[in-house]
Amino acid sequence: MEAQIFLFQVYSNSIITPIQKPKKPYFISLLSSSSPSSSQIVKPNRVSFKTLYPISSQSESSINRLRCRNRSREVKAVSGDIEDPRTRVRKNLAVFVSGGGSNFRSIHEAILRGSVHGEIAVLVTNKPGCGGAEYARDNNIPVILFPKMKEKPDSLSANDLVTALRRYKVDFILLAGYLKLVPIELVQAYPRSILNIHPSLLPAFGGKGFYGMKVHQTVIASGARYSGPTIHFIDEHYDTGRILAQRVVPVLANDTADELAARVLQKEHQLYVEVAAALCEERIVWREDGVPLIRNKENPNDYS
Ligand SMILES: Nc1nc2c(c(=O)[nH]1)N[C@@H](CN(C=O)c1ccc(C(=O)N[C@@H](CCC(=O)O)C(=O)O)cc1)CN2
Ligand SMILES: NCC(=O)N[C@@H]1O[C@H](COP(=O)([O-])[O-])[C@@H](O)[C@H]1O
Repeated sequence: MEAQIFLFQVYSNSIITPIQKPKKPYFISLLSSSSPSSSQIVKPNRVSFKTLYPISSQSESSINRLRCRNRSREVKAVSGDIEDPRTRVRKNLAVFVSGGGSNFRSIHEAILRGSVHGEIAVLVTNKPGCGGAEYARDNNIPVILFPKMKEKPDSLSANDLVTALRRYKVDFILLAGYLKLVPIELVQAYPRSILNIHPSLLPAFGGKGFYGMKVHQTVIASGARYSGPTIHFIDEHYDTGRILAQRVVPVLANDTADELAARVLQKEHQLYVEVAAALCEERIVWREDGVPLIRNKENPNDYS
């Protein structure tokens, strides 16, 4: 009922706030992933979150770094020093869940302890009674029901959801155990801004039908010796978007699916917090070939 009341409020007051297209900065092709020294400027075919300019004739410490700010902010050049991420406007996150929401909870707890400089503006779920939705309500985080449920024909359409997320000034969307296909309208409305966590080393063991315990059961049955979480940007298909980060865990000879799932989930919680922190601190850079990288917080010349 609560979710239903909220839906009415959002829908009746929805205002489409046009996203200001950021100026198209140049971005760099990292020919060697460890250092931007052997670099060249290439014309971007898509805007990147973060822009590095090639080293000028001076030493590395004089690297000009152009921070491509997100949507509502100007492009600003800083030279050499790294701004304190805490002085930046915090990013607004939307989290999508369908189940227990332990990844959602670990990200929220990281925000509360100051490890992630963002805010969870809204939770989206197709299961209003799930554990993630319950945690959101207990923590005064608005909950939106999507997609439509058969018994609730007046819930949001894809375009209504885009409007609602714009209203919350959402910068990035984090899927965390969300079991429905995100529609193309949302994927196109949030380019290079929607992440998903999957409990295997993609591209293996992914795609339609591969979710939850099915993934771990298939990994064990395959004889694979390693598994682990993958975080990727999404496209309009299941699990085929650009991989951003992975962690590896061993698959033991006598593992049950539950034991493997627990080992992977522990790594998921760590990895999603690291990725959310990098996202909110604008430490994501896009290589010329379209592969996203995370710039190391302590050493800006290191990428992973
Ligand atoms: N546009 C995208 N949407 C979603 C993606 C994505 O990569 N692109 N990832 C999924 C999450 N996911 C794997 O990480 C995933 C979730 C669900 C399924 C699946 O087969 N779902 C079933 C329905 C299950 C249900 O309703 O209980 C199905 O579609 O038949 C596969 C992969 C989130 N969305
Ligand atoms: N293919 C999607 C998929 O299987 N996602 C998986 O669902 C679980 C959600 O747990 P949580 O609700 O406790 O975060 C996580 O293990 C996540 O990788």
